[in-house]
Amino acid sequence: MPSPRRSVEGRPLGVSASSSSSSGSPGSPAHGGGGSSRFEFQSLLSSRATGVDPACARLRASESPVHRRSSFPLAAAGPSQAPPPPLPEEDRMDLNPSFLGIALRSLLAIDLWLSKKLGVCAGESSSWGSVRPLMKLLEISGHGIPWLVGTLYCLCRSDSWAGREVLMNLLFALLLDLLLVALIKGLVRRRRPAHNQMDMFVTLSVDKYSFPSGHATRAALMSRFILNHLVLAIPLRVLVVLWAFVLGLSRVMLGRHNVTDVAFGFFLGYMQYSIVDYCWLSPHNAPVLFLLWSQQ
Ligand SMILES: CC(C)=CCC/C(C)=C/COP(=O)(O)O
Repeated sequence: MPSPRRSVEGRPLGVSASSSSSSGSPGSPAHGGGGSSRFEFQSLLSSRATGVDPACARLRASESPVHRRSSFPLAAAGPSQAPPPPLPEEDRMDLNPSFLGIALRSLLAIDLWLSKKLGVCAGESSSWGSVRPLMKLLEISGHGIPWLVGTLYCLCRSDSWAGREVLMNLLFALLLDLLLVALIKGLVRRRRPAHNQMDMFVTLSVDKYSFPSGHATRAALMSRFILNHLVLAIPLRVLVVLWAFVLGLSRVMLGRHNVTDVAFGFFLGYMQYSIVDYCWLSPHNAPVLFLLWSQQ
């Protein structure tokens, strides 16, 4: 007989508790595995009838929402009144999915469904496969390398202190973005969508992960930076915003990302600009940096 703890931890409680019942095999969809309170009630009764270890039944009952309200006579009449040992958090979530848990799972399901639907350029044979080369061009426009190389080049050519200051901060923004995105990708480790073809231009090792989209963070960060530091005519300002939006959308259309990767990427990029603006480097607060650069 499996130990009570193992039988509870090893799989969703509803499945383990009813393995002695006759309605379907353990783990079958018929068992649900969802751990509803009605199911718990039945499983406790059947454990009594079939002589399942009472300690095991107590453990299950202790997790029942009915038992927690102290109104379940069978659980109260167990051989020992000692409080059962606490169960791992993940089991409790299985039995009592919180509103937040349900909302998150629903959001995730919608995200996956929508991302798959929007991934119309994911392959050459996809419905919008002919637009794929254009999307890949957009991809390069938001890649880190052209932005870094361009900024360094302009920094070398700049002959004014004001220009150097803006470019130095642009460089700081790009590096901060690379660092934060790599850090979050490495922590979250969300796989790219299954329909993605990994044929991207120069990637880092963390780029096998998709959350958040580095292109989306860069799009939001760069467009905010440009709009705040370059004097541009209105049509050009609209174009910058449009570029950022289409770049984000193209990530999902190419099948590189799910919608939430891009949405969070936009949010993160927006916030990154606020950090850059807050820590704005100038000859006053970072004289060493500017002196070093002027000696190049
Ligand atoms: C190699 C350098 C300097 C940057 C990598 C840029 C890159 C490939 C980011 C991944 O973007 P997504 O997360 O949007 O796919």
